Amino acid sequence: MTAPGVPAAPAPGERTASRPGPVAVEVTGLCVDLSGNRIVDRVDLTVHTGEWVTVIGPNGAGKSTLLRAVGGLLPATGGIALFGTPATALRRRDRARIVATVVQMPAVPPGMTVLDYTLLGRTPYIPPLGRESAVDLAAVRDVLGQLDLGRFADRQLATLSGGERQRVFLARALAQGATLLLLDEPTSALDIGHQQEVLELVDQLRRDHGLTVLATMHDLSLAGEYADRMVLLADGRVVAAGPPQDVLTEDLLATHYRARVRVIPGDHGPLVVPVRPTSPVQVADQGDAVDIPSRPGHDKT
Ligand SMILES: Nc1ncnc2c1ncn2[C@@H]1O[C@H](COP(=O)(O)OP(=O)(O)OP(=O)(O)O)[C@@H](O)[C@H]1O
Repeated sequence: MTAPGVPAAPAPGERTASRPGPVAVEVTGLCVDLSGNRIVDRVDLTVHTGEWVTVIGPNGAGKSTLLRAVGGLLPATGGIALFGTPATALRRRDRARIVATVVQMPAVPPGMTVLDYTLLGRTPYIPPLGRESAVDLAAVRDVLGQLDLGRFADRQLATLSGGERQRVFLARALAQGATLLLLDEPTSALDIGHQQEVLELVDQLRRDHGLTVLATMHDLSLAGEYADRMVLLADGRVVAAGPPQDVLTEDLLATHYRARVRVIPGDHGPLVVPVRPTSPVQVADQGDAVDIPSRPGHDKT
């Protein structure tokens, strides 16, 4: 799965931050304007080969837009280089062999089975007007098996549950055999067991095949457990970046999410625990602040 010229990933448990590999993604001064609004604002971001970087930030911060721009799905200004080559210089087919993007809500072609949808990931390897080969089919069946989806191969994608479908979207990306995986909220619809399974699988691919991962995630504890580094985005700008313990701090999360949390040390990264306020919360209501009193019998003060 490793592309030519891309060195092997670090050994299991080894954190890349201390000994970074060659640069996989170099984003410089990236701006994205949508409908006349600046959504991503002069973002600089470097991801090294074999590294896992997760972008976090409150709703509307610009995480998905940033990821889509890096994946070539949105026009942007500034620089994006993938494995040392400016993204604009890559032909579409070559880019598809390097980068696989899982967006939040991919379009699902009507009537398509899980097998056929996942086979779309093999498109960069199938000659124009050609058919998939036995190798393509084997790659797809392998990925479906790894994601516990083998029994769904002949089912119509539209009939799957939200979580099953989300795993199929990931399967298509993994079947692509790309070196760089861009994952926008890859576990948002998954139960806690499948969240762990999927993230462990991606991490294993990172370790064994040198996969580079750039993800967005809202579950901050999970994000901190898997990322080598994190980037906190707010209003389209990078407001903090570094190892999880530097980004997942109570102060930063209070400032940028307006969240009240406790951050406690975990085995693989900080764990972020929401803490219910003990006094009435102030909620902005069309410019006016209103007090929400505690429910009778639930007054913690
Ligand atoms: N096509 C568009 N035209 C105008 N504004 C857009 C467009 N697409 C996205 N936006 C706006 O850009 C901002 C950033 O959106 P984006 O989806 O990147 O945020 P996000 O950080 O991924 O949010 P979330 O956590 O809610 O998924 C939002 O305010 C959104 O409404």
